Amino acid sequence: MTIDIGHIKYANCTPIFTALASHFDCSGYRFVDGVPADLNAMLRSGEIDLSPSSSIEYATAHEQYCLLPSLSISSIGAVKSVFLFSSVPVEELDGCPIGLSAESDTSVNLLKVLLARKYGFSNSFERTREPLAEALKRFPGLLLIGDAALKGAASGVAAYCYDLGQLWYDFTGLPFVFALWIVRRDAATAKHAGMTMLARDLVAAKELAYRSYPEIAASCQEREWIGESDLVDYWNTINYELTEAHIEGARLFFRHAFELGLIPTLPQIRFFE
Ligand SMILES: C=C(O[C@@H]1C=C(C(=O)O)C=C[C@H]1O)C(=O)O
Repeated sequence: MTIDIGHIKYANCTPIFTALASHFDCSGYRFVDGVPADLNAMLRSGEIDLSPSSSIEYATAHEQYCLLPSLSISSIGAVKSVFLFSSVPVEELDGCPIGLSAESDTSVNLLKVLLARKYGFSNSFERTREPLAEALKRFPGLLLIGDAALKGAASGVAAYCYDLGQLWYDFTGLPFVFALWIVRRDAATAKHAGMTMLARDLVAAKELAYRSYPEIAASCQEREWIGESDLVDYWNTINYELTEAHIEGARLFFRHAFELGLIPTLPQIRFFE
């Protein structure tokens, strides 16, 4: 039985997917490329069985999902690929319209939590697909994630860049979990043996990836626009673990999101077993 796996087409997912494909039997998998917001929708509708997906997607529809243990896309401090770009200092953004990446679900809610709770601001928000320079003509602040955020930070187009992983850490002292490996419960039951093997292989792939960042960087496509040493530096900055501290950070984010009316209920954290 084929397992349909979402694949976020960002540099942050390259190490684990490369290690999985090069060391483990993937003949039973179909990989579906997409940006997080699209993969979240495919996961919700059952088009795919599991995916590294926005942590807020888990919280929003947790009755349908469980989580693979020991895996996430997180930060403990800076993340380097989730930025609020702005034309003015963040302290001057109260009341301003803020542009939001159409690709993200977690980070848009993280920004809402930070602006409301860390700064005490009241903002309006609008999704946009405009590139950074154009968007900043309409919005004094713009959130980008993934490769677009890495490129935006390197471009120097924005007067100010705020790393949301760092803002969260300064606010809470906790890790921030951007993505979790979310499994549909119906697929976990129907494809249990394959899912058990995949859960084990992904953790092993993560450990293998940690030991081979320079080799993975030397042969991946992203090196053409970011460069090998910056890629290795990025992968060493992002955190792929899921410890008790990560879960505490995720629970705190979900609590803020719930209190602000961004998610309907407070989710239970339930793992695949
Ligand atoms: C750190 C990142 O984490 C991501 C952010 C996500 C979101 O905001 O919904 C979802 C998946 C991750 O790819 C990033 O993309 O830069």
